[in-house]
Amino acid sequence: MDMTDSPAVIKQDEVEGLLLYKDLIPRLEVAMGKFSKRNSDELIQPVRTVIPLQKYNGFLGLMPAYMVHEDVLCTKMVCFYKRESGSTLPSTQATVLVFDPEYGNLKAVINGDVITAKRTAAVSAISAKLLMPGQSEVLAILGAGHQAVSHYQVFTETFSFREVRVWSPRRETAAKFASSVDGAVSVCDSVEEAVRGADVIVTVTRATEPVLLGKWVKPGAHVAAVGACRPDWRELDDDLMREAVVYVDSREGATAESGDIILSGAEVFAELGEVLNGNKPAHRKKTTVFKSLGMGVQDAVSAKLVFDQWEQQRKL
Ligand SMILES: NC(=O)C1=CN([C@@H]2O[C@H](COP(=O)(O)OP(=O)(O)OC[C@H]3O[C@@H](n4cnc5c(N)ncnc54)[C@H](O)[C@@H]3O)[C@@H](O)[C@H]2O)C=CC1
Ligand SMILES: O=C([O-])C1=[NH+]CCC1
Repeated sequence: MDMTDSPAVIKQDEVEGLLLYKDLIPRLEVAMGKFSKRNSDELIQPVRTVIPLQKYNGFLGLMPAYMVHEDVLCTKMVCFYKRESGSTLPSTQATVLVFDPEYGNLKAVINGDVITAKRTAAVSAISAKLLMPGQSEVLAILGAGHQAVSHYQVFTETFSFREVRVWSPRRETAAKFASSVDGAVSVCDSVEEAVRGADVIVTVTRATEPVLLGKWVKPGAHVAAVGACRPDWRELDDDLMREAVVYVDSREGATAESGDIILSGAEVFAELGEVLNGNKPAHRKKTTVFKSLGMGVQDAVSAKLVFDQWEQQRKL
């Protein structure tokens, strides 16, 4: 592409076809490992800048990242909102801008919604691969929106669960989710019913108060906690946060943004990247929480995959 060309515009349905979990997961593992080395000759990714949109109960997150050897420079811009439980408006909307790092020109504008859905779910699947108990049979998903769908897809593609359960504050939302996916899903009337005896619990809700209580969680279970991305928002209670071994994507991100970590006073044991690098153990036999906040480098990896394939297809 010439640097005077207009940027490519890559739409949601194109991203959907180009971003596959089998390609994404190994690349995310490498990127998170690199991130945890904190070597600015390899990767630069600050904690996201967040601007409150008070009037609309929302936030704009700016998430730049530069991967030096891969020569990927990009930033995601994501708006996310505190929505009423019954609202049908999306919780997040995102766009990814890809730049030529040598000249600074904009190469692509990529719809960020599929990237956000898939990379977040893929990272949760990586956490489960490392931390869930051996012989995990039951998966519980709390929340039934966009992230629930992508998490269902990657978790059922990557692992073999005997049973999948879903809960949402409105039963009809959970029922709609269950009938929209390929495969059997039990719709539960309460969080307790959904998570009792579950080996893996994914929390993908808009909750701002705890919905998952430690007393319901089976000892040794793994929780991938994806919602509650503000310092005063919660999905998990203090009991769970204090009893579990807590893993995060980025220590700085978690310390700045996670209400579950900040307000419970829980200690962060490790970043997933440290486990992937072999520098921290994966406590599979203990109850574990992976607190996900999302990182710019995860979007950078995804945007590169999408853009490289998009360019290849254009040359054919
Ligand atoms: N960690 C990360 O990297 C990312 C985190 N997120 C967060 O993940 C969460 C889910 O995102 P989406 O699936 O896109 O949202 P969504 O709006 O599509 O779905 C959210 C679901 O949460 C449930 N819900 C709604 N209000 C609730 C309440 N008060 N208590 C409990 N459950 C409630 C409903 O089942 C609803 O369908 C959001 O909190 C979002 O901010 C989103 C993107 C990336
Ligand atoms: O990483 C991400 O895109 C987000 N994290 C929380 C809301 C959106």
